[in-house]
Amino acid sequence: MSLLIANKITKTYSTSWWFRKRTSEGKGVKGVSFTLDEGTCLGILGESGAGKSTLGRIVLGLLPPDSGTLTFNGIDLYKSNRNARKQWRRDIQVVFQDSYSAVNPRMTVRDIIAEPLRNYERMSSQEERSAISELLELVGLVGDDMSKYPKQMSGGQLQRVNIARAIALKPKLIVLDEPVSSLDMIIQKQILDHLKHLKEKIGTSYLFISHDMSAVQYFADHIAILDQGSLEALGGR
Ligand SMILES: Nc1ncnc2c1ncn2[C@@H]1O[C@H](COP(=O)(O)OP(=O)(O)OP(=O)(O)O)[C@@H](O)[C@H]1O
Repeated sequence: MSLLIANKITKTYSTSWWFRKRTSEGKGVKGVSFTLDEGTCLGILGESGAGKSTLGRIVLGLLPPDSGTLTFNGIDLYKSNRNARKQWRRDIQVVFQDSYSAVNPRMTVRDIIAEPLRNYERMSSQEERSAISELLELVGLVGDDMSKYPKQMSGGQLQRVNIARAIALKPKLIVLDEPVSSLDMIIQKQILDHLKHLKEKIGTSYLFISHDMSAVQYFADHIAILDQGSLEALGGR
């Protein structure tokens, strides 16, 4: 079943040049269409400036497109009501490239992972503790890591914390925006293997955005190439 359908999505940026009083159009994305099925991973491959982050932000609800529709679970997201938007924020989570800037350095691992749980669930302190312990184990860390601060962790460990936070609410879809690009090769593979395992275990779908052909080929079920804002399917495996 289709989980996410993008239909002819276009977003252009206008840049005002104050002194010349002139407006030029930035690239963004042009007429992008794709379908992402439940339980699968669609890899979006593109060079720097191709429009990958623009597309990711549109899917996350952070950037309304100029035209086109984005349908998630049968609902036209940018035309939906407040309740549907709240559910959208819960059902679609994100993991960004830079694990350190994605977290508050003054928060412990427990507080980082607990944030979405505290926003959306009512849990006692004991329930929260055991939920976080379970999440840490799911991503290959241990319960004792919950008292650590980001600076006490490696980039790979902290990216696992970000993944634990992203899966805490069992989202239907996770946008992975260059999630392993800043990690070394061995850690990249470990993290991708963990994400694959989570896909099987909790049935999450992924939109995997990357410039790295080998990572996308290794991880994604279907691949599309984003080139200067236009998307073309490459096929699947
Ligand atoms: N806020 C903005 N204002 C004007 N132009 C923008 C803005 N954000 C992005 N762009 C332009 O839109 C195009 C796509 O940018 P985007 O960040 O989506 O690309 P990307 O594929 O994610 O690149 P990278 O991999 O380098 O992050 C680029 O030409 C960029 O300069």
